[in-house]
Amino acid sequence: MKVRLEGGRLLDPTKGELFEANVAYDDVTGLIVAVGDDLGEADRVVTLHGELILPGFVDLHVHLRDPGFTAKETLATGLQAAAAGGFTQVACMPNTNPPTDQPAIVRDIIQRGRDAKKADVHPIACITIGQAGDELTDFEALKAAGAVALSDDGKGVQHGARMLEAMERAKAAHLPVVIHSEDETLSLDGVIHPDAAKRIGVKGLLPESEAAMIARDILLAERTGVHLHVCHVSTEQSVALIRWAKARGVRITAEVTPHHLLLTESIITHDDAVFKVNPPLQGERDRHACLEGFLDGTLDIIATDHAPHTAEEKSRGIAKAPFGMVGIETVFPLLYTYLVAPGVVPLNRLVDAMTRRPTELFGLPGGIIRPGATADLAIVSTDEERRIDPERFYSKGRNTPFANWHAAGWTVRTILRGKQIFEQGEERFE
Ligand SMILES: NC(=O)N[C@@H](CC(=O)O)C(=O)O
Ligand SMILES: [Zn+2]
Ligand SMILES: [Zn+2]
Repeated sequence: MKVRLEGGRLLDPTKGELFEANVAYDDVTGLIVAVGDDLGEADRVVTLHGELILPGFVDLHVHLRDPGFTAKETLATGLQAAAAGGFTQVACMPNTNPPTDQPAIVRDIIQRGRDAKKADVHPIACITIGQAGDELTDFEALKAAGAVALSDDGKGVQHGARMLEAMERAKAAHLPVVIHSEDETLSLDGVIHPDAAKRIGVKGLLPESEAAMIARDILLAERTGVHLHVCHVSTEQSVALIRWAKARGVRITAEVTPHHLLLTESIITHDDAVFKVNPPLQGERDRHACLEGFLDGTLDIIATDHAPHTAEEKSRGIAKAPFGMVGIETVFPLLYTYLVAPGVVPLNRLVDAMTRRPTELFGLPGGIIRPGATADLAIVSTDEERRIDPERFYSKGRNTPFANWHAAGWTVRTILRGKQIFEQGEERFE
């Protein structure tokens, strides 16, 4: 069946301008058939009222907690939350239970992800068995099972020679190495930025622990030629190192999260673990450097690091609660409202960093609207401003620091390969 979207607005990715145009796609082939004014016959017409028709969003860093931690999230609830946020493709981290260190686990996630009929899921497999930082997993077999990258996210590989060996093998297997950069001999058991830690009376986490590890891995990536992708960059020094590595021609890419672009440690005025995340919220100089790095492309993409936890876990206080914030349902509205609308970030930079650029990094489908491309679309309303209410999340996780913030830019409909996978107001999975 041929479907035509009428009355929406498209974004010219190079000029950055919005223009009115119709989009026709085929829900059988799953492809876009035409873009323009007069698109001929359609079996079904969907009338829009000036909403943005964007490529479906792509998040290379989410935690779906399944298998093993399904009180926090399941594949079904996480992928529904993703679709609700306008996402059509997500890559999920392997810190599950068991961790994603075997091909069978990769295949199981892909299969059950498909069964949810929401966003597509692409597993990232462990670098080391059990994420224990020691014995390497079987990269070739994990890739054959469908893994798109390798990471020990949550910890990182502390042993330098082990990481070197991992990069050599990952290069041979044509898989990106995705790093959670934290030198644990520096971060120790710190929990938040040292300035905030002093106010609250908990242990500080040394911000330098991030850049220290990034520096090591840049050097190893230069030696091996592997594609190194740096997770959740949060400090000024990290941005500077990545900029330097890019100038040297090292094959390095990086991501920044919405919370590190919008928040600093100064928001932590009382002991509430909703603000506890790894890497921590940093200082204003760091936030500003991340923003600059995002604008000049040093930080290639936006990733949410969606990290759901239960209310009980997050009620234990900053010292004891687990690190992590949810983000997949609010990332576009927040960045649109607080960075694009005030003119800090151009709309096409934000959209590119959430669509085309991430598909390019991991070789995923989608990311572009043109005839012949996959019909992966997010239809976004920029008119309706709404208060962020965690109780309305599709995710099981309610742990957002942005509760009660007001934002516009909500996804009203998400389309994956020509099939609708989300419509505003739909019922939530359990
Ligand atoms: N970011 C976090 O604070 N937490 C993540 C782990 C991680 O991304 O390092 C989690 O799995 O909860
Ligand atoms: Zn991490
Ligand atoms: Zn993570």
